[in-house]
Amino acid sequence: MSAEIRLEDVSVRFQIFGLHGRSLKKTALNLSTGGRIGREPGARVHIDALAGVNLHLQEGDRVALVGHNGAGKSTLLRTMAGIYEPTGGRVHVRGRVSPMFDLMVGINPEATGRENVRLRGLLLGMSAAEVDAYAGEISAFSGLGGYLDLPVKIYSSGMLLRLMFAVTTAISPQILLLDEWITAGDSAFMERAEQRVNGLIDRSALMVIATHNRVLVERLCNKVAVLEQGRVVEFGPLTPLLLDRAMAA
Ligand SMILES: Nc1ncnc2c1ncn2[C@@H]1O[C@H](COP(=O)(O)OP(=O)(O)OP(=O)(O)O)[C@@H](O)[C@H]1O
Repeated sequence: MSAEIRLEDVSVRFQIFGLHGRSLKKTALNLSTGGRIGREPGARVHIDALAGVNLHLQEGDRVALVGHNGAGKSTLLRTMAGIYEPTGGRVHVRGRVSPMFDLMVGINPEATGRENVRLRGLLLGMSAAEVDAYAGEISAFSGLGGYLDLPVKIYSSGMLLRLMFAVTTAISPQILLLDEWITAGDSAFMERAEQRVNGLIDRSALMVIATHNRVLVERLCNKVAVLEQGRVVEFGPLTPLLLDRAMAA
């Protein structure tokens, strides 16, 4: 089964609650970056984070989502992952989606490192047998030793990040959705982490990454989608010219 993502006229509108006062509303309505902010007469203020996105991604595509802060990159990733339900249009996905963001969501602080690894593995679509098969390797990569049998509430934030990174990158994804977090972290860890992310991308059939980093786009991607105020304004194979335009936009 080949991997595919098709978005047809997809819109995501957030209703804004608690924006009281005339001047605040007026300010919001006049912002020129981010999703378009609007209001129906007599109704609440809303933000169109995505507005009529059409995009067809296929097996072999390594797509960079680029655009200003607030252009809609994260919203698009979350919509592809099924985390957000579009308020308009249709999303068709063929293949198992592995979203690699919100690493820290869903952690059980009372459970041990090992138990959290198992939980996250299952959440990412691994079978119980797969989790068991990878458990040793994940533990070794995390470098946490005896801590793995202690509740994660006593971990430092760096320790927890390592553990979640280790399990999240152990899978063999069909459709891999990445946020720029993969470039965060301390440098010694990132060197080892980078190899692991490269392996993960190589094993995937289709990859989408939201990023502001030109070097990353050149290294990892073969296509670019440029977002502006919730719309895809350009999409095509990566060329120096397209990348120049995308980064200047
Ligand atoms: N949960 C939410 N509720 C209300 N508005 C939201 C929500 N999430 C995003 N938005 C708005 O939707 C628009 C798109 O946001 P999104 O996070 O997708 O942008 P982005 O391109 O990923 O930005 P960045 O590069 O800064 O991460 C922005 O105007 C943002 O304010």
